[in-house]
Amino acid sequence: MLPTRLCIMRKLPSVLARTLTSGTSASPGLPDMSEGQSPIHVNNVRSKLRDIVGASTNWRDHVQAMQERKALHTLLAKRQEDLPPRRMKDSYLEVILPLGSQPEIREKYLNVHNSVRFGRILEDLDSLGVLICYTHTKQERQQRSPLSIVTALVDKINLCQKIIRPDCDIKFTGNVSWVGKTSMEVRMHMLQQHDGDYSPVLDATFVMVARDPENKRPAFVNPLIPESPEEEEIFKQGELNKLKRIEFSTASLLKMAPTAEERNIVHDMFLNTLDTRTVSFRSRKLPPNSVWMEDAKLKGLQICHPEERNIFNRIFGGFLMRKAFELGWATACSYGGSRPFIVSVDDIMFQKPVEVGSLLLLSGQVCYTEKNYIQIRVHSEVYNANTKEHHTTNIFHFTFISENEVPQVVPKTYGESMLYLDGKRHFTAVMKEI
Ligand SMILES: CCCCCCCCCCCCCCCCCC(=O)SCCNC(=O)CCNC(=O)[C@H](O)C(C)(C)COP(=O)(O)OP(=O)(O)OC[C@H]1O[C@@H](n2cnc3c(N)ncnc32)[C@H](O)[C@@H]1OP(=O)(O)O
Repeated sequence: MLPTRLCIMRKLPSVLARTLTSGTSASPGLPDMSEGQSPIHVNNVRSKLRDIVGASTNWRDHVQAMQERKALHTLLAKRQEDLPPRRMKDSYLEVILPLGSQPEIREKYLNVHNSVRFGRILEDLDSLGVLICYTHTKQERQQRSPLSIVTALVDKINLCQKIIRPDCDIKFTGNVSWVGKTSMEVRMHMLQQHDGDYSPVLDATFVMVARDPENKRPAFVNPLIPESPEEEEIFKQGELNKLKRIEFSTASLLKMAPTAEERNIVHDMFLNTLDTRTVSFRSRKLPPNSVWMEDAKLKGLQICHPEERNIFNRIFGGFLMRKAFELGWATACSYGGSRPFIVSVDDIMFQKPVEVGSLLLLSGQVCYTEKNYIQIRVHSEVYNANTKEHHTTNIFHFTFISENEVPQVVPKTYGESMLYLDGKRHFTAVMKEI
């Protein structure tokens, strides 16, 4: 039996939990939109973004549009202190996805199980995160923003509903919660209406980075001033998140040997796969109810057409997430043999932009399993057919829960063992949060 709620509510600060369940404003201390502006329709988020940066609506005009953006260089601040500070409520936005009240928009969001496609939600979150950052950095007298704001990281998305209904209105809320010199942390919440009340579906934390008009160098963003003890706490958490990320990446298995405890896990698994009839390191035998890691993957290819570009004429981050999520879901589905449900997304790093026209190779791998849980890693890289070079652009981590208990995934090589341990680390971090 699956838990109906995989929720993080008990871990939320009480004030946030209160606002989330109240069905009104979702960010602590921030105004209810009903006091002032009305929520933005989801379809207007992207058009607003296009207007803010002056993006071309036709691919044939994209070079000229980029050329025009070059002139905005003069509007960039030389120092962060030259920019006026902002409050959390200055960037607070609410967006409505009216799946209930406007059934005509359901089709795009619908999956075959008659629930909402999570990949579409990832796209909406990405666009909203960027719009929130443009709201934070908005200068009254500037018609166009000189900043190119890109997604650097999806720190985490934790879900508390297993199923997102396709026939009830959805509300997204969010604001900038922490600011560095050129980077901004954005916290977003998604709620769905049931019987007149909004209840929480997920919480998301993204990090966006501001770049110059040509998206070549970092650019300063407005400082953020917390206004209450609650906001101080949120800001401090943003600072802690940054430190935690540095710590996690310093201890990466690509840089450091596994811990003693992890080495024991790997060795025990190795011993468990030795064939007891032959005294040899080479003859390996799959234990019962297990699958070799090399047999637990799926691959995909995406040609990156202009249609999938973002406002900076690179491939839209939300599209990359949707594609990676769907491959991850398919990998979990074929592995577990039943419908998997997403529990958490964490630590998606956007290492390099993906150019329009790229061949994008995606590789989904089951890297860790525990009871009904399947931890998936999707690696994406672009392949340059002329130079024959491969470059990693993203690594995605997804945690799924399956309807039934799944077989144990077993590494055979040292490289696979490191993937296994990395998956276990991600899984453990996710379980601590939910
Ligand atoms: C019909 C009409 C059509 C018209 C257009 C149609 C479009 C419609 C559809 C789309 C519409 C909506 C689009 C909205 C835009 C969405 C956004 C994207 O897609 S974006 C696409 C997807 N995204 C991409 O493509 C991005 C690809 N990645 C990159 O370009 C780079 O890795 C980078 C810029 C993110 C960082 O470059 P790097 O040289 O390493 O940077 P530096 O060392 O200089 O540090 C600068 C700051 O960044 C921080 N920081 C850095 N990394 C991280 C991290 N992992 N974690 C946290 N923080 C990080 C670092 O701490 C520092 O902060 P601070 O101390 O100053 O505060």
